[in-house]
Amino acid sequence: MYVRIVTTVNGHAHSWFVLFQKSLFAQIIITVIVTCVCTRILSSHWFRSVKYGKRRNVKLPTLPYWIPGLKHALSLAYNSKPFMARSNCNAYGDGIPFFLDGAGQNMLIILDPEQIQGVLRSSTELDPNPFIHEKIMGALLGSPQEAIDHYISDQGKADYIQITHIRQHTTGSNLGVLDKRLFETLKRSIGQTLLSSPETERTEITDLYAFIEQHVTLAITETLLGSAIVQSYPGMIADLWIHIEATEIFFMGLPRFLVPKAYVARDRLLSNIRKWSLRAETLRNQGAVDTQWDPVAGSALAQEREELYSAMPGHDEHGRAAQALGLLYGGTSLTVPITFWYFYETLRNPSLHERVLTEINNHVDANTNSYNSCNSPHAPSSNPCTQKQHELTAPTHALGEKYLIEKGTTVFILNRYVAQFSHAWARARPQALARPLDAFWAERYLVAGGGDHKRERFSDAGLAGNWTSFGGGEHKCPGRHFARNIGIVTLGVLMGVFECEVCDVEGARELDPKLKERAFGTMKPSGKLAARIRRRAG
Ligand code: HEM
Repeated sequence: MYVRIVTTVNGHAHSWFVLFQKSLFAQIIITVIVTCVCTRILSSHWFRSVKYGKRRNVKLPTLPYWIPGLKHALSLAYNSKPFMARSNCNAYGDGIPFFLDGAGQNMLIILDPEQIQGVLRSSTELDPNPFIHEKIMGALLGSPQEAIDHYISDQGKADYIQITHIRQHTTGSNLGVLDKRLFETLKRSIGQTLLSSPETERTEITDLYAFIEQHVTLAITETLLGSAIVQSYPGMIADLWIHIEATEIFFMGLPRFLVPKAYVARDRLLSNIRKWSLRAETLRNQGAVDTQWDPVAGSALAQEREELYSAMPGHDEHGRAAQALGLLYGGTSLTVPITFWYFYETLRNPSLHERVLTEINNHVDANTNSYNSCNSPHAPSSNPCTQKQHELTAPTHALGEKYLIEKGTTVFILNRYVAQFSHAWARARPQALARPLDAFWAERYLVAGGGDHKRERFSDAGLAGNWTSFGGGEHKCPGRHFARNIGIVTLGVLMGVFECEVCDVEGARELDPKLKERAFGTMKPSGKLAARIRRRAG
């Protein structure tokens, strides 16, 4: 019996060996498997030896990988957000910085708020401009090389000019003009979807996130670039979101054949924006535009921005289109999901809902049936509860005591993980931990106010490194006031003009996204969130 078994085993082994010898295919498969397993073992060993080693000034480790050469490229191309979260931040995200390598394109991920503070403080040594020019202008927005070269040779002046210009147009009375246009557009666009329903009858919304994404993105796009481009290019909003969701894929420089959908969507966006830019230029030259807001040429911000870029070297319609896409990307990519959560969290918290509704009703202008300017010191936006946190991706060049970073390294700060390092929050602002960091709590950022009335006020003092949503330094988000008002205007429309309710508030909690399943990218409910909406009576 024993002999027979051995013979059988030997027989199998022999026939496998013969098959291996004869079949080239089998040889290739086995070689590939052996190579991948060895690569994984060696890369894991190197990762751990750096992580647990006592040596200082060591090079940062690359996360273990299976495929030599390509390293993390395939995982990033096909599964980047869960891959980053599952394999990287959750498994290795204990504060150790690490490299991801997509076929030679490296990105360094840092998670520790103390290291982040160091990065944000050293803006001269850790220059964000190379990243902005090469990765954002070039890789993400598809700017022509001549435009990038101009930014580089201009040594920060072009950056300064465009940031200052956006800031001018998104503060003070200019911001009021944008708010008003946004309010009207949102009201019209949501109103159109309810046309078939009788007045005050509820309309079913099958997916509240998609509903808000569509209407708010459209309203921001029309407010910034005018209504004509959206009408002539109906797929614009969908293409914009394909492009936004592929952000890290563009940053990694993955080739077109690996991610054709993202490149095709960006091609369509750029080609339509180029047509828009040329058409608007012709009208401007003829003096045939409304300079405050024009259906074809868009907002004063967009019109002046086009003029400003036309005078800059490297900015023909190709260069300008990439810049306009940048404005649109900046204006929507974070604002829209944050606005959704801002609204949704208010909707499902009865006491907050009531307080916000009271604020909104206190600011109705009975004559125009709209709301007083968000810039009014008494307007809803000055209510400290209407401030909220979100997400950052930032660039730098160096870091830390133990690790040595070579010049030219691109550093990424994954705001979502950074914001969850509770021990760092405990040091900076212990009272902010009265509720868990992954729970929405409108009052988290409130501190005791000064003055006679002692009204509580919003403050992010001492939170640098923990709460980095609008970035910092000279590149700090220039559109942040507009961003805040987009949230407030949306609340004003969805709660003041219309009345919206989630069909099953408790059941809907099942759809809350698992924060740890996606390292970055848009945070959405994990399924369709059914809701109802109707116009408010009177
Ligand atoms: C809640 C929404 C928003 C968030 C969380 C946000 C966040 C950020 C962050 C983190 C940066 C990088 C800052 C840095 O490098 O230090 C940034 C840059 C920028 N943001 Fe925003 N932003 C928002 C809305 C907006 C809006 C509505 C606009 C458009 C009007 C806008 C326009 C820009 C632009 C143009 C830049 C690039 C500035 C530069 O050239 O360096 N953002 N934003």
